[in-house]
Order: sequence, then structure tokens, then C-alpha cells
Amino acid sequence: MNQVKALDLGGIVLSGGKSTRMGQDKGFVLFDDKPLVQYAIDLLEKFTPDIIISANHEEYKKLGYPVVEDKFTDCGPVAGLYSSLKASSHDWNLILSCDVPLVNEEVLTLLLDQRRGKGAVPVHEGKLEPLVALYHRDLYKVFEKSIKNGNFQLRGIIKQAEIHLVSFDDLMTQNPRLFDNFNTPGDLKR
Ligand SMILES: Nc1nc2c(ncn2[C@@H]2O[C@H](COP(=O)(O)OP(=O)(O)OP(=O)(O)O)[C@@H](O)[C@H]2O)c(=O)[nH]1
Repeated sequence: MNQVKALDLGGIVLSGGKSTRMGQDKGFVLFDDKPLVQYAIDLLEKFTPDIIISANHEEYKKLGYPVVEDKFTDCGPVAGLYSSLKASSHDWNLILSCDVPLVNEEVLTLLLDQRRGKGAVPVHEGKLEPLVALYHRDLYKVFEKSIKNGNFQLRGIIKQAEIHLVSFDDLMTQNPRLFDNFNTPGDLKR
């Protein structure tokens, strides 16, 4: 386990989307013979034994971790973040969406090292990655307010919040595919 014992840390896997582009539940799609959701679980297990799966299908219960369903529907990932952070019993929570299997231990370690205020989110060439992040549990209130105001745009919400944007430009010159999103069947074959 990674040496961040001082932090009260949980993990949240986001896998509650509609997977329209994939055509089937993305979390259970195989990449190199392993379901995508398992990549996120395996990585988070290196940091904490306490993991929540944010999902809206019964099937996720078989993975051995508590499943938290969205309270607000049709709002996208911000709804998953709201419900799972609220359900978390930890101050700090590593977030990992199920469709970024190339994210590695180095990424999450850097976020833990670089947290300021209420969290840390990667940014590369100006693009935020709010679903590979470290968030303080308190942020569920920010997400709740945004949802109730009809604002589901996570990147905009994050820019307004007290969260450190951590540059990954250097790391990505060595590994440009680090944050590759697997959204379609074609993405699995690249
Ligand atoms: N809990 C929860 N997670 C979501 C929701 N929408 C998206 N996600 C997760 O957020 C991540 C990014 O999702 P997207 O690729 O933007 O959306 P998607 O619904 O999974 O896929 P598309 O229907 O193809 O857009 C994935 O891990 C999704 O499972 C949601 O409404 N609730």
C-alpha cells in the first residue's frame, strides 16, 4: 500500500454513466482481458482498502465493494460525485472513473502530494481531468448546489472551487496516453 497513511483516505470508482457510445456498460467491457472497472479498483486498492463504487446497476454489487446509486438522475458524473462523496466516511477521497485504464500509481501519488484547499485535479494543455482527482468530502455540498442550480458542467464547477490544478504537461510528454478515455469499442483496440 502506498505510504499516505496519515491521510484519512477513501477511494471512489465512477461507473454510473449510460455508456451510450460504448453500446454496453463500459465498466464491464474487457480491455486486455480485464473489465475496465477492475483497472480502477486495482489502482485504488494500492492506496486504500475503503472503496465505494458509484454505479446505477445491480451488477456492480458482485465486485465486493459498497455501491452507491445516484440520488439525482440524468445529471452526469457530478451526480455520482455528489452521492458517493456524501456517502464516504473519509475526509479525503481519490476519484477514478472506470474508463481511464492507463492512469497509474504515479498520477494518484502526485495528486496526493499536490493537494491544496479542497483537492487536486490534473490539468494538461489547459484540459482538466475532474474524474481523476483527489477531493475533500466537503465538496459534495458544492456539487449539490451546482446540480440544484442546473449546472452539471464539472470542469466549470472545479475551476470555481478551492482546488489545486496540477500540471501534468511534463509527465505527459513521456506518456501521452495517460488520460486516454475509453468511450467506444474502437478505443479498446488502439
Ligand atoms: N455515477 C454516475 N457516473 C456517471 C454518470 N455519467 C457518467 N458517469 C461516469 O463518468 C465517467 C465519464 O462518463 P462519460 O463517458 O462522460 O459518460 P457515459 O455516460 O459513461 O458514456 P456516454 O453515454 O457514451 O457519454 C464514466 O466513468 C461514467 O461511468 C452519472 O450520471 N452517474
